[in-house]
Amino acid sequence: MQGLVVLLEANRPTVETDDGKRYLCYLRGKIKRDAGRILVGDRVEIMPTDPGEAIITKVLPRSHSLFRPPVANVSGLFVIFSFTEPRGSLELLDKRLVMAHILNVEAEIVVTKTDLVDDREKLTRFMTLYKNIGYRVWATSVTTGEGIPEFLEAPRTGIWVMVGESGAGKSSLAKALLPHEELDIQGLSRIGRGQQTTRWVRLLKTRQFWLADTPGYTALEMSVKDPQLIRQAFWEWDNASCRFPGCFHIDEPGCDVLPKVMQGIYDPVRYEHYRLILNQWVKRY
Ligand SMILES: Nc1nc2c(ncn2[C@@H]2O[C@H](COP(=O)(O)OP(=O)(O)OP(=O)(O)O)[C@@H](O)[C@H]2O)c(=O)[nH]1
Ligand SMILES: [Zn+2]
Repeated sequence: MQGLVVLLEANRPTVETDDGKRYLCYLRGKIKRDAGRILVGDRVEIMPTDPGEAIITKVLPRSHSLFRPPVANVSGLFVIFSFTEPRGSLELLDKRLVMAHILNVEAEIVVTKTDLVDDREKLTRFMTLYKNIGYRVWATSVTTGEGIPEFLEAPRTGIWVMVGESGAGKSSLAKALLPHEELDIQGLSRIGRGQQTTRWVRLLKTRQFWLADTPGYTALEMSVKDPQLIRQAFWEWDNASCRFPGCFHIDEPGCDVLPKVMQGIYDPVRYEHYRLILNQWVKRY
């Protein structure tokens, strides 16, 4: 029987089988000893023992695991962005998008708190910029309900992880997406902050996808060996006719990107973040 690890508590995984039944599981000796043995998001084979209990006999090969928060088989990241109150950082937004590209998972941008936005035109310009690059961008508010049904019903499958700055509205959005779930445990993990933060991950099911609930995790900053990955993450410049195919658009002769940034054809802020990310994440730039 196969299933999905939806919760990992004190090293005892809860597995949900494809018919929706849940089993509290034990790990078999060998799996238990292997490091990184099991993650929320793993597909596993189980052998039921007692009612509601089972032994995990095998962990199926995984793809696209995140280290922090630890989640296996991730399909994509929801990058949660507060356009106002507080104004989110565009630099961190671009970093998270680049990170998704490097991890080879999808990314969608979810703007929160649209009820607080005065300048809708500015918001539209922002959304258009990222939509034109090819991202799905959602405008949502948990106060008015704007955008929530559209966001929930959009076709997507698999396991999705919310990332975003503190105060961006992640837990509020999760509550709005899953009004029937008990999400209060999150409050407990917050109280613990500063002392010993409780960190755990669980998967919550919406009609279309699994949402990873990851309180206590504030990720970021990565080191990347291959700067090409960062260049490729800015695929909006792929059509530029630079003289050299592997052009990094810094000071190469015949670069077509830099002049277009100067002319405002390419977004100068995105370009600035590209340079910054190269500098910070790849040591030799
Ligand atoms: N007006 C308005 N306020 C919102 C909305 N969504 C969230 N907020 C408020 O924004 C603040 C931060 O929201 P949270 O959901 O706690 O943000 P978070 O990203 O989970 O924050 P961390 O737990 O620190 O990572 C709270 O005071 C929320 O009430 C919204 O759609 N409209
Ligand atoms: Zn170039």
